[in-house]
Amino acid sequence: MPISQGGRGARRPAPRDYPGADTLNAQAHDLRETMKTFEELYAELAEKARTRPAGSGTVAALDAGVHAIGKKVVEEAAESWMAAEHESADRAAEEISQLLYHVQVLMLARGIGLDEVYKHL
Ligand SMILES: N=c1c2ncn([C@@H]3O[C@H](COP(=O)(O)OP(=O)(O)OP(=O)(O)O)[C@@H](O)[C@H]3O)c2ncn1[C@@H]1O[C@H](COP(=O)(O)O)[C@@H](O)[C@H]1O
Repeated sequence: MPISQGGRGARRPAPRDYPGADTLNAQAHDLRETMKTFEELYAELAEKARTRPAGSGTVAALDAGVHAIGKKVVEEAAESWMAAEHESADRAAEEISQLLYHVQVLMLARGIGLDEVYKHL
């Protein structure tokens, strides 16, 4: 039976009922294990800023300062725009994730907490 068979009463495939299902289920599991929320990323970056581990790109960016971080925000914003207009949704999502990262670094550089941003939303 084809995987997608539209119409009322069509049988939905069981989660494991198609070729490659085991691989996809394993990948989804791995993604859930490594994925983080906006809040979790901020907490991680704040901890990096506090402990300054060697090799951290975040520490290097914070040391470079607000001006350099701001340029990265603008760069990633432009890349997000271009990807959204000319590339796949997945590529756009990747660029947007980088934009969010650099926005958080900018927040940390200025000592701005999540709540201070959220209160304006
Ligand atoms: N989510 C991110 C993240 N998104 C983007 N970036 C940085 O932003 C850059 C954006 O990529 P580009 O495609 O613009 O690459 P690029 O222009 O060649 O990058 P640069 O030359 O400017 O470094 C990446 O190379 C990373 O340096 C990130 N760096 C770190 N994180 C996460 O932040 C956490 C802390 O990271 P560290 O501080 O490095 O330990 C970890 O969970 C990381 O996964």
